[in-house]
Formats: sequence, C-alpha cells, structure tokens
Amino acid sequence: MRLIIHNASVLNDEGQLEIKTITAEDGVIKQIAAMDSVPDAGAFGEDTRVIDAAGKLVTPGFIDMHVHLREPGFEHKETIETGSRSAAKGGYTTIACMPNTKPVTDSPEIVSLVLEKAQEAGLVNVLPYAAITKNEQGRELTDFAALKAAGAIGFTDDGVGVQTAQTMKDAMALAASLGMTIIAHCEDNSLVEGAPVAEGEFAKRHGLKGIPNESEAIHVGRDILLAEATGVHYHVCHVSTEQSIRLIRQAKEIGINVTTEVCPHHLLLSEEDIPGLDANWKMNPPLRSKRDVEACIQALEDGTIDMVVTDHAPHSAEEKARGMQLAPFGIVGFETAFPLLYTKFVASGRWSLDMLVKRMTADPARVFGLSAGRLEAGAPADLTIVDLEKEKEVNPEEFASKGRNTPFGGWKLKGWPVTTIVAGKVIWSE
Ligand SMILES: NC(=O)N[C@@H](CC(=O)O)C(=O)O
Ligand SMILES: [Zn+2]
Ligand SMILES: [Zn+2]
Repeated sequence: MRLIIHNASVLNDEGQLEIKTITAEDGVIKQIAAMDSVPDAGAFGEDTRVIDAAGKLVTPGFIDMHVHLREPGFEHKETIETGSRSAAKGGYTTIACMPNTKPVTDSPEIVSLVLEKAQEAGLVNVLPYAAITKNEQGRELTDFAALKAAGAIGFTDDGVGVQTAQTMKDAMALAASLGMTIIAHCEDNSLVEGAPVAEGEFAKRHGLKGIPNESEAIHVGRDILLAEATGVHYHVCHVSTEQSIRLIRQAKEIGINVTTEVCPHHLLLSEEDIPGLDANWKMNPPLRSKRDVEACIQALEDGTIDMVVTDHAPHSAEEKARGMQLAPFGIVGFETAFPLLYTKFVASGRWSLDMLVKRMTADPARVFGLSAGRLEAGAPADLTIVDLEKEKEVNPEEFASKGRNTPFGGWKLKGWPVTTIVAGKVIWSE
C-alpha cells in the first residue's frame, strides 16, 4: 500500500508553509520532498493512491487525549464506532478514551473490550485509559500493573475527582513505579454540591448554585504536592481556572513533572455567554469568568498548558432536555474543535497556525510519548488534510457523533478538515 499526497501545504521547522509531496508506504511516512510534477500513480504500481492536496493544509493527524466514547454501557449516547467516526470527521487520528463507562474500565477485560471494538471500527487509533479506583468510587485502587499489561495508557477517574489525598498519593506512587501517568479530574465535591454552573452573573441571575474556582484549584494544588513527593507524571484534565494555571505554572518552573490540557470551549466561552437555561451550555468544568478564559488562552500561548483536548462528552437529546439543573454535564467536541480555534485565534491573527497545530499534534505526542504527531520519514502515516478557506455553519444534525449537544450550533467557521488518513489509509473524506 502506497499513498502519495501531492501539492501538500505543510508547516516546516520554522512554522512556515511550503509545498511538498508526501509519500507513505505500509502505513509509515517514507518521504517528504519538493516535487515538480504530479506523480503518476501507475508508475508506482497498482497499489498506489495519489491525492492532489493543492491549496490545502496537510498536518499530522490531530491527537485528542481526553474523550468519552461511552461504550460499554452508554451506547445510546455514543459507541466506539460512532465516536471514532466523529473523531475522524474532526481530523483526529488518535484519541484517548476515558474509563467512566458501564462497567467502568477498571479491569483488564474492559480495556481489552475497548481495544477490540476500536479494532473492529477500523478508523482512528484508540488509546484507553483505565480507572484509578474501582468503579471510580475513590476508595480501592485498581490493579495498575494488570491494566497496563492489557493496554491502558494511564490512570484517571475522570468524571469525578479523587476526594482523598491518601488515595491519590498511593495511586501516584504506584503509577510512578510503573512509569505511568496519573490524569486527574480536579474537583473537590464539598465545594460543589449540586451546582450546575460556575459562580458568577449567570448563576445569580437564574438563582442557581455556583461552582467556585477553588473546587478545581484545591485539587490541583494538593496533587502538585503529591506529584512532587512521589515523582509521578501528573496530568491535569480540562484546566479552566486562573488559580489552577498559576499553580501549574509555578510547579513547572520548579521542575515538578506536571502537564495539562484545555478544551476549546474554555478558550472561547465564559459564563456571561450562556444564553439561557439550555443544558447544551452545561459542562464540567463549567464555563467560567472572562478572566479565566483569558488566563487559559495566555497559558496555552506560553506553553503552561501543553495541549488542546475536546473532552468530547456526548449525551442524548432526551438527557440534555432535563434542564440546566438536572441534565448531565458535557458537550461534544470532535467535529468543531479545529475550525473553532482556527477561525477565532488563527484567522483573527492572535495565534500562528503552527502553534495551533502543535498543540493538537506534536505537544500531546511529546507529553504522552506517542510516535504520532510529527510529519517526518519514519513516523506513522496519520495525516489530516484541511481546507483553510472552506467556510461553513456548524450544523449539529450533520455530526457523525450520536451526540448533538453543542453550544456552537450555527457558528460560521473556517478551516474544515476534508480528509483523514490513518496508517496511510483514507478513513474519512468529505
Ligand atoms: N466533561 C463533562 O462535562 N462530562 C464528562 C465527564 C468529565 O469529563 O468530567 C462526561 O463523561 O460526560
Ligand atoms: Zn472530567
Ligand atoms: Zn472528560
């Protein structure tokens, strides 16, 4: 199997675009070179596909280290197949899925099941996380060694914070001894108790209880101290507050092994933007203040925040119709992430295209030690072709995801992925 992508606009080491021809063989990039004439597929033998990418950007496939695929147990929200297709449509080629399934991914059997289903879907690379504690109940640690052996790439109780410091410390010490990462949903339940949105004007206006910033930052601070004590690689999920960012920045400065991620919605929306009691604006962490949004943007720019993730969290329309107080937290993310960030930050002139692409490819690959995420000979032929000029309105009805729960419906965006390639094979194309 050979793939040739001709006329590809690729970002070079200086972050500038140049036109190249990318050749891949047996799932691996062979060559990236300047070529004058359109290669003739016939000249390479029958098993060759040539794509003319004239006028389009070709990047390493996007990597999303925080997603919810819902299978097993919540197939009415999403399956590994529909989630993988949604990811492919958003330009993602590698995704790491959270263990808050039913049953929770806390046994080697469920890790294997997720890997099998992903294999059957045959689309993107799916990397499973396993739970830190049994059934994500925050009490008894799972069997980290067995879960690692089954293919888990890290440990997290995402969906809920690990409430007890001793449990987190034990988890970190064990993960460190196995060379594994602890990925933490940071939330102190005692400060949250049933609040559906962030503290702020919106909560006040609608008489809702507010989630304070400290509920996140207290866990971040606690865990940084525990990471220092245990030496583990500690990764903070969906960071959303100025205070957490301050703590992470200081920890990085003194050499503690901490990394973090941010979601597009926390870079683009504040609690002031919530139009009304529509649960498509309800997610965890909640939309916070404008100050927090600006802190997230600046931290992604200076590298304090390492990467962008979607926290793709599909729920059914029926579940989201239960109203702001009762509906589950979460919004879908795969199919809008790149166009949102490209339109709002790159086309507007605040970020370079190179920075955005790195935060969605090379940076997550570096943090999690993945071989993907770079355009060079020997790397996996996981590639995304993007039409930066293409302009389109977000239409949730067209999502490949089962989830329609997005606050971005109707937004007019530029920079849509048009072809996604995994291991040299086109897995999605417009
Ligand atoms: N982010 C969310 O709002 N929801 C996630 C859980 C989580 O990421 O904490 C979910 O599983 O629905
Ligand atoms: Zn979470
Ligand atoms: Zn999540």
